[in-house]
Amino acid sequence: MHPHLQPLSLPDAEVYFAPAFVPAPQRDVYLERLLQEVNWQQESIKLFGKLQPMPRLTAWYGDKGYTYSGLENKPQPWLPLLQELRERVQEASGRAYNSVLLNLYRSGQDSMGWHSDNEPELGQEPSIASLSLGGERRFALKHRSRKDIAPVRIILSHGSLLLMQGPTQHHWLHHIPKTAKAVQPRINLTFRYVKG
Ligand SMILES: O=C(O)CCC(=O)C(=O)O
Ligand SMILES: [Fe+2]
Repeated sequence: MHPHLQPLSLPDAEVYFAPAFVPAPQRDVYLERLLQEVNWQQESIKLFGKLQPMPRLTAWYGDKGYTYSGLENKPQPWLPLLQELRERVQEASGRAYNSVLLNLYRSGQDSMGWHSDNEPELGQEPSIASLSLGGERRFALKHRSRKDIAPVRIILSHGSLLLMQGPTQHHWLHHIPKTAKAVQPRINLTFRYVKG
């Protein structure tokens, strides 16, 4: 494991965080290139029976199809830049990933609701490596059943890597809340291994 990946002490979870995994100025180059090169899409989700635009743009690259938020995702073939990032992240975690979901939070009004990444295609104890570039956003984790454990907040800084594995998805939910602060656009890449 990468020496900068520090374990967080959370019960029923295995979470590591490296606030400056991709150093300056390289992280700025990655951010600009991803904004340009990724085929960003505005997808919709069904909320209370109504189709609504997702509060962020998304893109899905990888080797295999996968259902996410009830949507059938057809992956696009890897871009060289995404391959490069995948290799860096795999080297750090010691795990293999065959897919990446990208999220673009255009402003503080873009967000992601409480969820866990527990789709059956990800297997029992998935390793999910989450790379953040651009504007800093708050990320929170909350335990599904233990109300005595306070939610945990992490500032996902530009160039940071968050690794969630072991029983984390089973016991904890996570989200990215909206913020009223003026924030720069943020890109998040979550590398996953989809079984097929
Ligand atoms: O933007 C983030 O940091 C969270 C992304 C996430 O949880 C997901 O894509 O499943
Ligand atoms: Fe997630």
